Amino acid sequence: MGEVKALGYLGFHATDMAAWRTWATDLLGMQVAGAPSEASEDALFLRMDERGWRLAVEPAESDGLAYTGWEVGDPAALERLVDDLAQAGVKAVEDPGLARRRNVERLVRCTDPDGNPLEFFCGAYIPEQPFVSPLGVTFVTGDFGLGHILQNVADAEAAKRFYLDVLGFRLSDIIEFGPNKVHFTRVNPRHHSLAFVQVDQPPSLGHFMVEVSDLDTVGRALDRVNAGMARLTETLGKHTNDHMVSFYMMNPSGSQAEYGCAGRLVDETNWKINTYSATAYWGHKVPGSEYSADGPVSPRVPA
Ligand SMILES: Cc1ccc(O)c(O)c1CC[C@@H]1C(=O)CC[C@]2(C)C(=O)CC[C@@H]12
Ligand SMILES: [Fe+2]
Repeated sequence: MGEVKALGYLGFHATDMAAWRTWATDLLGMQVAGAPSEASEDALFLRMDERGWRLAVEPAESDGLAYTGWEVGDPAALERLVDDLAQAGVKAVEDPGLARRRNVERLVRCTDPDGNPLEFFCGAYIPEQPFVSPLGVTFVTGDFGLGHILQNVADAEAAKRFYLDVLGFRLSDIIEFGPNKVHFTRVNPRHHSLAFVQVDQPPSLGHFMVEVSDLDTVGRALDRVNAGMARLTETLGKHTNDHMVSFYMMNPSGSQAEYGCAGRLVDETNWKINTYSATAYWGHKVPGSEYSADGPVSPRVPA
């Protein structure tokens, strides 16, 4: 248990590769990377830091999240993880060919309770060439991984059993708003690397989040969104639980992306699992709904 150390990489399927390239580089500030030598040549690889790549985008008939790469420390951890999964009745198989395509040393794959392809890996490749953002953006990655994802799941109890009980992800907190109950789980000091919420629709990626170094970088990206480079889906706001200041937009694969800064870290020694009743202290409104037609809205008071 507890072998997963970080959200290492994400793979997407895309019907519009050109849109992905422009959005990731000119809006987010990611750098187009050279593809791993054994990877398919029509895929797009994106860098956010010293890693050879953090996001991969492959042309496909339909849009969506293709795979999630969870990172472990070393081969022994990978083997312990395979045992943990086997004990829980989940078959995980080592795939050396896939490891070469992802440019990692070792890779094991399985699926989660919703059938989402998961890849557990160690030994990511770090090229000699430094990361150079085309926009001068610094992403907050390193030990905290590339960011986080929110998955819309079919069965929250099944997700809890798999991610908390089998994989050892730690619950950071819960947010209940309306009929929704969102679980936020971590694998390192980043407040969450995986959040999940049960929905009545087919399981899907809700959003992925990348964190940048400062508020000005978030604000400048928001200017580019407002200038038409993407569709804004939630206005700038600050989350109750992880204190991140962020906005949401559509990504070119049909789900959302959150772009934020200043998320707080979890200190394991005194963390307490809270349940929040609101997602934001301020902001994070659906664009156009910032102002109520019914007069003044009483502000939510932080607990
Ligand atoms: C509540 C919250 C805290 C920290 C986060 O990083 C985070 O993404 C969220 C989620 C916010 C919110 C949600 O919970 C349900 C689905 C929502 C409304 C969206 O469609 C975008 C933002 C999502
Ligand atoms: Fe988020």
